[in-house]
Amino acid sequence: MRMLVFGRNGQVARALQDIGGEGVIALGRDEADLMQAGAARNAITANKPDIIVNASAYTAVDKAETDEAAARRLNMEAPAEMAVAAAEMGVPFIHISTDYVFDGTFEARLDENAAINPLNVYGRTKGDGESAVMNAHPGAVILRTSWVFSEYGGNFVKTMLRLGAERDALTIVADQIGGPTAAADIARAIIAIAGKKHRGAPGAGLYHFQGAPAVSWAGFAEKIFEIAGLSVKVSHIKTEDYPTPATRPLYTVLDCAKVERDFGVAQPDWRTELRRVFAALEKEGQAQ
Ligand SMILES: NC(=O)C1=CN([C@@H]2O[C@H](COP(=O)(O)OP(=O)(O)OC[C@H]3O[C@@H](n4cnc5c(N)ncnc54)[C@H](OP(=O)(O)O)[C@@H]3O)[C@@H](O)[C@H]2O)C=CC1
Ligand SMILES: Cc1cn([C@H]2C[C@H](O)[C@@H](COP(=O)(O)OP(=O)(O)O[C@H]3O[C@@H](C)C(=O)[C@@H](O)[C@H]3O)O2)c(=O)[nH]c1=O
Repeated sequence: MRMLVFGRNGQVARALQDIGGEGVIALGRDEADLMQAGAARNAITANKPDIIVNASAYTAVDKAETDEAAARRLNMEAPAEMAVAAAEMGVPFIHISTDYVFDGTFEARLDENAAINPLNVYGRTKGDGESAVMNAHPGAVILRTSWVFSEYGGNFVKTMLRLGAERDALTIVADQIGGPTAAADIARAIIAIAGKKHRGAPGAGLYHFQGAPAVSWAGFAEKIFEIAGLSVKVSHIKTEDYPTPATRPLYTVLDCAKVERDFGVAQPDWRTELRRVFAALEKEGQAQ
């Protein structure tokens, strides 16, 4: 199975290359600059894949507030172009979306039928991307995930390890509750779904996939410091005491039953991968 992956250097794309092996053909912006209309389509036509995975995105949540055109291009227009090309070729398409499509005001697990209401440009462009992909390719799978971490790129775990090595106390928001999700777990989920779609499995549409147990950013930071053996005091603060350009949702705990039912993909415990990611960073001398 030839799996064409967009976003080569990103967290999920790198995990897909690590876990997926030879069948994964990953393209970076040097091979397909997704800011350019037609680049995605040309890459798909040239590579003749059996399945297409979009792991590229505009993920700088605060920067997106003042860079909406680029966020829209990467999070909506480029995925729509991929979906059109995939549908024309009759090839399955797997796209990744985010918990930030929700407003976080509903304090119960969110299933795939929950209404979206993004609070920021990133979430809005990702939500528009979901609709555009589904309209262009009704057989597509859209995996909504959250709080992605890995040994690669920039993420909350790496930020905490850097700050924790510099300071002995940090203030972290404790009223935003969600689910950290390891890029490696997302990659395994995508590979499992891809195999089934390639063999003609029927599942399509939105799917939630998030690590358990649910936790606040402050609770996540405490676990990171515990695993790293760093003694850092984490002061729990409210969102209003940590002003950021983009508003973030307060409660985005996702109900992940559908992806298990349709594709046999179980919800992972993020703490297992967090230990592995820390060990990998330590080995590279990047842990502190
Ligand atoms: N990070 C997170 O916490 C979460 C992410 N998601 C979603 O998961 C998916 C994967 O995220 P993640 O792996 O963290 O993303 P990253 O930010 O790690 O990677 C995104 C990739 O998109 C690529 N990209 C950006 N601009 C272009 C361009 N013009 N042409 C080609 N490629 C480009 C980047 O390339 P380059 O390396 O060259 O900049 C990068 O490799 C995305 O859909 C994201 O929205 C969902 C929930 C949480
Ligand atoms: C660094 C830092 C952050 N925070 C807060 C700010 C914010 O509310 C929260 C997380 O901050 P970050 O900016 O690292 O995370 P953020 O970029 O908001 O992460 C999001 O990225 C996109 C791509 C997604 O799709 C989401 O699922 C989510 O993972 O932690 C503190 O309270 N104290 C700190 O010292």
